[in-house]
Amino acid sequence: MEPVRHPDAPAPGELLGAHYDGCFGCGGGQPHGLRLAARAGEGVSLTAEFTVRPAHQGAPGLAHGGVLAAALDEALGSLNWLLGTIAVTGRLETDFISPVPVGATLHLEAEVTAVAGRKIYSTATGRIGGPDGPVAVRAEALFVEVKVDHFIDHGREEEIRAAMNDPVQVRRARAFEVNP
Ligand SMILES: CCCCCCCCCCCCCC(=O)SCCNC(=O)CCNC(=O)[C@H](O)C(C)(C)COP(=O)(O)OP(=O)(O)OC[C@H]1O[C@@H](n2cnc3c(N)ncnc32)[C@H](O)[C@@H]1OP(=O)(O)O
Repeated sequence: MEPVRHPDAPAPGELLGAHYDGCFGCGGGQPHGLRLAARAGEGVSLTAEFTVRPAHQGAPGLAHGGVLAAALDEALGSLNWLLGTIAVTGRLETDFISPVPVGATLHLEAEVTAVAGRKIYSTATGRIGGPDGPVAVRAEALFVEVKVDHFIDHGREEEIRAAMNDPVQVRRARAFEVNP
């Protein structure tokens, strides 16, 4: 099925903000985190940027592949804001096309291509040298829709309790749900 943009989704051009301050991909509370900033696009798409810092190296002066996969995963996961759904990565297939140096900004574009029941299919590319630069990485993903209980049941109690006692976090979690 064609993906449907949620009526309350942020308008094209709007920043999505972090879904959790402690998130390695988008939170401000992780010193070495990616701090990926995603902006809503048209339909169920978005753009995002991530600048590679020295803490993200694999080989000297180059981004670690797992970090690049994490950036793609975060951009793809952020699409769920636009669907009004909570979903987790079930499958992530990544192509590493060219090395990404420290200091480079990865310009990401992600979009949902199809939705089938709880399954959300999406694709993303990361370009370097500018938003129209060559594609350095790309990914195809399957996200699976879950209830908030997924996190409550599986997360460590300490962090779950803190998140549930934080009204900002509870509001962010609800923002994902079509029927909170
Ligand atoms: C207040 C508290 C805070 C709350 C914060 C909220 C906001 C936070 C947002 C945070 C976001 C953070 C994001 C992150 O950090 S995501 C972090 C990384 N991901 C995970 O931790 C997910 C771990 N995996 C699972 O939990 C389960 O396996 C899931 C939930 C994914 C599925 O297990 P479940 O038992 O539920 O479902 P099912 O097994 O019946 O599968 C359903 C369908 O999917 C198909 N399928 C599944 N896997 C694959 C695969 N690999 N390839 C191909 N297909 C696959 C499957 O065949 C089936 O298809 P069909 O038979 O129906 O056709």
